[in-house]
Amino acid sequence: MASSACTRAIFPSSFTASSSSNSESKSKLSHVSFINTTSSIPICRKLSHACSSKRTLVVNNVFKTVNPTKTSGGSSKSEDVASLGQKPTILVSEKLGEAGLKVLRGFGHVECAYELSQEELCSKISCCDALIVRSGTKVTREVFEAGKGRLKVVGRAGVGIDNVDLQAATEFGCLVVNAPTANTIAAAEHGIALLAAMARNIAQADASTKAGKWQRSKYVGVSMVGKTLAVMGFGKVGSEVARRAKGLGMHVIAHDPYAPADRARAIGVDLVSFDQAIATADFISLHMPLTPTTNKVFNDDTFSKMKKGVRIVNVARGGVIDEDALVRALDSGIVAQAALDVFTEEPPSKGSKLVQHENVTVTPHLGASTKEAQEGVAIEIAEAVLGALKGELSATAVNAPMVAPEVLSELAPYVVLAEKLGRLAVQLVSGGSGIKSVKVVYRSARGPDDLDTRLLRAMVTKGLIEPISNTIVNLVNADYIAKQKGLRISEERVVVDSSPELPVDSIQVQISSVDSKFASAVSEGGHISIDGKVKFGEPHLTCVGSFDVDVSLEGNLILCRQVDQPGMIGRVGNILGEQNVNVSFMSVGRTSRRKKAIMAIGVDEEPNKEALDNIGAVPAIEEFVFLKL
Ligand SMILES: NC(=O)c1ccc[n+]([C@@H]2O[C@H](COP(=O)([O-])OP(=O)(O)OC[C@H]3O[C@@H](n4cnc5c(N)ncnc54)[C@H](O)[C@@H]3O)[C@@H](O)[C@H]2O)c1
Ligand SMILES: O=C(O)[C@H](O)COP(=O)(O)O
Repeated sequence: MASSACTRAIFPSSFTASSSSNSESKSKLSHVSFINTTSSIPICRKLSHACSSKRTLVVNNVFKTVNPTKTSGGSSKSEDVASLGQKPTILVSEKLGEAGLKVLRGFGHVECAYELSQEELCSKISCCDALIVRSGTKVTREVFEAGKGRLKVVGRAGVGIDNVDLQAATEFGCLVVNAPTANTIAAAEHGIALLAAMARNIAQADASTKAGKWQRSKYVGVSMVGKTLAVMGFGKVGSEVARRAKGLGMHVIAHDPYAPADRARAIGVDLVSFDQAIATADFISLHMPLTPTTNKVFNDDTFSKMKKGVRIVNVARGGVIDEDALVRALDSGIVAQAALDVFTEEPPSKGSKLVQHENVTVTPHLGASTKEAQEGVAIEIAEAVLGALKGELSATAVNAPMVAPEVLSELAPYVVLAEKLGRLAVQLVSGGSGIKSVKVVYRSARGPDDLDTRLLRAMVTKGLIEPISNTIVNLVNADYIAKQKGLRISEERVVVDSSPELPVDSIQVQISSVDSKFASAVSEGGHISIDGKVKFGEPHLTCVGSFDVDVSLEGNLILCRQVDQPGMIGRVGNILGEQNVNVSFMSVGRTSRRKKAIMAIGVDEEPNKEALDNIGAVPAIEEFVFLKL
């Protein structure tokens, strides 16, 4: 079959099993390994009602429930001081629903203290075992430093965790949990409210009427019935918005490269490409997460492709829109109106042109702010925080897997391999295909009892999901997240005749029943299929579809399929060289002499459009794809 050649070897800077002294290695390891098992309670820097020199009772790092306090409504003062020594202290720094407070008070001492300065928060946190926040509290590295040794869990009463320094939390062994589902309906309803308010100029007309005017002809609106709404991001909130818009008689289309088509069909929504969505929509509603891919995805270029007079709603994250470009699009009339709940900077600056624009309706990040959602979120987060304080695994943990150190150290290089294979495989899926079923095949000389694959499976899941979502995946939440996303991950172990010293010989990731943007990645069995191995402690890609390759998984990767003929390596190498793109690895695999071949090229830099166009223009190249690792 295929031959393979590795022309040049450069080792990536990722960690190896024995590289724990390397600081970068440590930070990568921290994604998968941390939970603070120390039970020491520091001497508090500042004494408060919640903080005495007495040691809080901790048994195996979990709290015993001792005489649960009777609940008393919404107090910001200390409660049950007599039993403080026996109970964890939970600081709530933003308004939380009463039902959640009640749950918390049944277990610990609860202090509600709002609008704390950073110094006040740092001072208080040294005496707290848990902190509960919404989006307004910045939980920075300094906060974790101040809480070191005592702060065990941070609960985010909502979805977005961008205000919590997760890396610092992990480094300090502090669990972070969130409440991802309880505000979905509230956000969807707010989206619909903004859509209707915008179409009928409700906010502007209200202000004008209150100012004593009677401007009936100025505030003639537009109808929604029969109009096309493009839902960008067909996840929890997006699909609920779509359902409601259908009820208003709108024609709903959606763009979400990773949403299953059957889920969309069930609601009567067509999944379309990004360009098709923005070019045909009368209204566009944004529901995708803020990721490197979606950052400022609505910009001068994409606005220019929209139907003139389009109306845009954003209840997702401000950062998905280039706000200056939106002002230009509003001024030129490409965008007739916008309704925004979220902003790149919150609160936005006082003189913000966008906020002040007469065709813009704004709300101060109110998507999750209904009584019902806040009660739901409060209960969801209270239960997650209490579970964490009791030492239970949390389904909504975002940063805290638990793996025995010796298992972790042995699996460390395979962890990197598993994540990179997941990350590569998902990028090979063509937009519009919904991923439902993934199989991970481990080839190993060890018997099933000697190989714990939970961590590897979790890392494949992390690689598959993180590039397409703002969800953070780890050992604790991987299966939960996969299930939530309708992704079935099955595993198969194949016993091979290799060294039992090594836990794994190779890992294969297969994605079934989807189209690929690189047809050669589809194996004879009809799945997107890639294999990898750890070589010299580093992850390598060893097979793509039916082609053998051998390329170190570092930096970025270009896969090309071409007719096997002389000069191809040089031609592509020259194109990249002309654009100052450094090739770190190159490997060629082929079916047979002078037939089809695959070239896998590792590149340090991201090639620009011109370089990619030039590669595509080489006549012998039949297809190619650029992948970020
Ligand atoms: N305004 C508020 O108060 C409020 C409340 C809740 C949620 N939110 C925000 O709303 C957004 C959606 O939340 P959710 O709970 O529905 O999340 P979700 O993870 O359920 O859905 C997000 C969807 O976006 C899709 N997606 C990823 N990349 C995409 C891309 N490039 N183009 C199109 N779609 C893409 C994902 O496949 C997923 O289906 C998030 O940004 C969240 O932070 C805001
Ligand atoms: O991420 C979220 O859940 C929403 O943006 C709501 O944020 P909030 O809790 O600050 O209202």
